Amino acid sequence: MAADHDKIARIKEQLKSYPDYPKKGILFWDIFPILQQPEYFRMLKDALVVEAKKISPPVECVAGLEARGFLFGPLISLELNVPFVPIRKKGKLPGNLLSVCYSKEYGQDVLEVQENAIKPGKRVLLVDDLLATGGSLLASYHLVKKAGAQVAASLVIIELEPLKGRDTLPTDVISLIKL
Ligand SMILES: O=P(O)(O)OC[C@H]1O[C@H](OP(=O)(O)OP(=O)(O)O)[C@H](O)[C@@H]1O
Ligand SMILES: Nc1ncnc2[nH]cnc12
Repeated sequence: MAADHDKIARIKEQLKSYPDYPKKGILFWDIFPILQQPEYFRMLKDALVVEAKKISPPVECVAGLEARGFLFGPLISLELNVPFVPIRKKGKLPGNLLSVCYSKEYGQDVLEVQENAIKPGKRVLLVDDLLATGGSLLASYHLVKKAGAQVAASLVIIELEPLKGRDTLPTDVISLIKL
């Protein structure tokens, strides 16, 4: 247990923060320094997979949020041996789509998923890099519900606790690093 906390603390030390990006007043947390160091990237992937495997009943599908949820969602889905489904910003996916509008920490957008990608009744794990206001994960929750499936949990690397995104979400939230 202590080893896990130790590893998370070491991963946390790799994050870099940028004041006033992308807008004045936002402190932006950059996860890419972790990915630039394979030792830490692997440690982080393993920590996410451990959390995903603890979820009971088991996860049957992983849905990753564009863009940074695409870095980890597919890795987790392979380890769980379940399908990966992308949730994308408006206008990026072909075919019939389900759509939801939402607000996030620094703007508004639309998220979409392909109509038949998430099978009705399945237990879906939502994956993203960071939870701020919760707008992106809440919109994704509604997409999963529109598909007739259920959200097993939301899994993020970083949770910005003062923004209380967790309180807006009707799902369990698992976060590795609380800032
Ligand atoms: O909890 P929220 O307030 O919704 O904010 C969190 C979201 O914001 C960031 O993505 P962003 O929409 O900036 O997109 P990007 O990953 O494409 O840069 C982040 O990766 C989350 O998806
Ligand atoms: N402060 C932040 N840093 C990085 N990504 C974010 N997405 C929303 N808020 C963010």
